[in-house]
Amino acid sequence: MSIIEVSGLGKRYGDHVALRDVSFSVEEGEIFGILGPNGAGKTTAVECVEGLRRPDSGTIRVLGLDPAKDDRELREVVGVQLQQSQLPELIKVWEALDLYSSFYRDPRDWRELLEQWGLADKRNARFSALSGGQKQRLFIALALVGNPKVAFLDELTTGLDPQARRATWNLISEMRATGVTVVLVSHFMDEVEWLCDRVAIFDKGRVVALDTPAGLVESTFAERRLRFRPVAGFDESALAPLPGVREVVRAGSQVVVTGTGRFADEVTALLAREHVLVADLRLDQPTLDEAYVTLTGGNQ
Ligand SMILES: Nc1ncnc2c1ncn2[C@@H]1O[C@H](COP(=O)(O)OP(=O)(O)OP(=O)(O)O)[C@@H](O)[C@H]1O
Repeated sequence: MSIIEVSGLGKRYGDHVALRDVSFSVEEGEIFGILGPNGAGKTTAVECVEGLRRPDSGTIRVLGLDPAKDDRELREVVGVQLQQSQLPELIKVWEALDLYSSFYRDPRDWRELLEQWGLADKRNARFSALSGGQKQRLFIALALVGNPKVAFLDELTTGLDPQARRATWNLISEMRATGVTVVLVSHFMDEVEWLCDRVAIFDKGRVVALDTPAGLVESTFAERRLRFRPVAGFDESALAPLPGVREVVRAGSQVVVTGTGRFADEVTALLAREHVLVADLRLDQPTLDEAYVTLTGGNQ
């Protein structure tokens, strides 16, 4: 079931078109990534869905609610990660959770969240005394205190060390396991690849691709290359008729086969059948990083 449906969204700031005809849907229980270069329109789109900005055109439904009209009901079902500047420096961890839980009709017990997010021993610490990772965990706990169906997380792990990032990723995965749908705005390819079920790539106000991380890589790089060095004499022209093989080139002692689909399986099966010994067999493995750069023209 779609929990968020966005269709034909448009938004201008004066002459600047920030969103043009943006459509996507988010399924219940998934972690949905929004990725794109600076200024691509990610925050604008997410803030329209959260009801914080009004789009000029298009329709948005979040659990059947229209963010422009059903503002109060919407606030009961979505959780939004705060930005650093939105908490007073001197507030204590428990006070922040207690305060935010008072905003909701059916809040979660914030003591549970303290435990779950590893903040129990920081209960009486002031916000300003927390480490970057602890602040981030507090922001996520605050996004969850209203017992939301959908949580919006933005720049989740910016500024965290590698261990704290991993720990945060594990907690987000656990969050999905409890049935919360997550929309994650990120600049980090490894984060998106690790966490997200599907990803929308934004560029210049449009959604330029939407798929699973693996699907994005596959559709961007339909052709792949298999390389190897035959140990003894081998006539590589035998590979050309195999299904999926587009091109076979000999480069010195190396044979490079370009193809699509399961061509690599076909090539290795033929080599095995013909008892051809090879060295340095390697299938080029494109990454989401490369797909992203290709799709957005490298505008980081
Ligand atoms: N309130 C505003 N008034 C005028 N222009 C704005 C406003 N908010 C955003 N913009 C412009 O709209 C475009 C999209 O901005 P947005 O913040 O949605 O992008 P983003 O993809 O979230 O970028 P970033 O990754 O840098 O956060 C940018 O060119 C930005 O300068």
